[in-house]
Amino acid sequence: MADYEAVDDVIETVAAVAPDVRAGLPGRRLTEAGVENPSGETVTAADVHADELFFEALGAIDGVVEFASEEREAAVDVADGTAGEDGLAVAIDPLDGSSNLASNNAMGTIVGVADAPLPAAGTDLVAAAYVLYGPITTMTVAREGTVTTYVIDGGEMTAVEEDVELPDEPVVYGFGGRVPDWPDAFHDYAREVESELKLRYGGAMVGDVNQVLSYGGIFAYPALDSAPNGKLRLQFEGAPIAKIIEAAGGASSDGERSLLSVEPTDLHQRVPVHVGTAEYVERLEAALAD
Ligand SMILES: O=P(O)(O)OC[C@H]1O[C@](O)(COP(=O)(O)O)[C@@H](O)[C@@H]1O
Ligand SMILES: [Mg+2]
Ligand SMILES: [Mg+2]
Repeated sequence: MADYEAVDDVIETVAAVAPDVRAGLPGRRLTEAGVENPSGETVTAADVHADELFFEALGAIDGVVEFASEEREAAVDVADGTAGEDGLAVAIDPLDGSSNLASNNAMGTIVGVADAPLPAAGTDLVAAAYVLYGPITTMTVAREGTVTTYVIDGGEMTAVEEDVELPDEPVVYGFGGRVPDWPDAFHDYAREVESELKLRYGGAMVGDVNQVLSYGGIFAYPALDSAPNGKLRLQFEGAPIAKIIEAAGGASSDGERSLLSVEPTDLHQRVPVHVGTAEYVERLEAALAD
């Protein structure tokens, strides 16, 4: 049996490491690491530094047996045993939106904790969290069906909002990808949404999703004509964020089904991501089905 008390250790460890990630950003601001990650993207020195900090800290937790990161080709066995039977698996996007470092805009960290080997289904997530490195550092955690937001100060977590729910009256939307690359059905849906909601797009999923969680609305990085699975990764971005948004009363979709129901086939598989107020996600699925 997995040790579910280790879930608390994972969350507390992410909070403890987040200030070190943040402190490491200024010196790595404009430095590329000179390598590509498994998704074929340019890696910054800040991505590598964050990955190393989280690997060392999370991999050392008793009860964590498997660690995977957007920046590593394969999952690493950090202890003997099988995730789900002997311990937990942790999947992490160490620095989300790292291209925002050059322009000094928001970035985040995304973590999923699964009681199954990786790649795991969203339904195998026992907890998910994201850190937002904004003007202040916050962490939003979904656990046991509820969402809590904490302020992180000196590595300590202080709850500032419990039972976080998406507001009833949606206000904002943010859609990634170039407009000419959007499939026609998504394009038509976007035209409707932009007549109803305000555009908020910052180029870091965590920042954009946190606006949707704060104000209500929808975030999407949809399927593109040039990339039918979109840009974002199921293990490191789509599923953990879906877990949080669904626990906050919202919905998620790959265009047809909840992101938590997407079959995991590959550690770095990409998936179209749509998350937010349930009504907008339902309308999106209807629009894509037409
Ligand atoms: O630059 P684009 O195409 O708008 O893409 C932005 C998206 O890419 C990402 O930056 C990808 O995440 P990483 O920075 O972790 O690779 C998301 O945070 C964001 O939603
Ligand atoms: Mg990311
Ligand atoms: Mg990243």
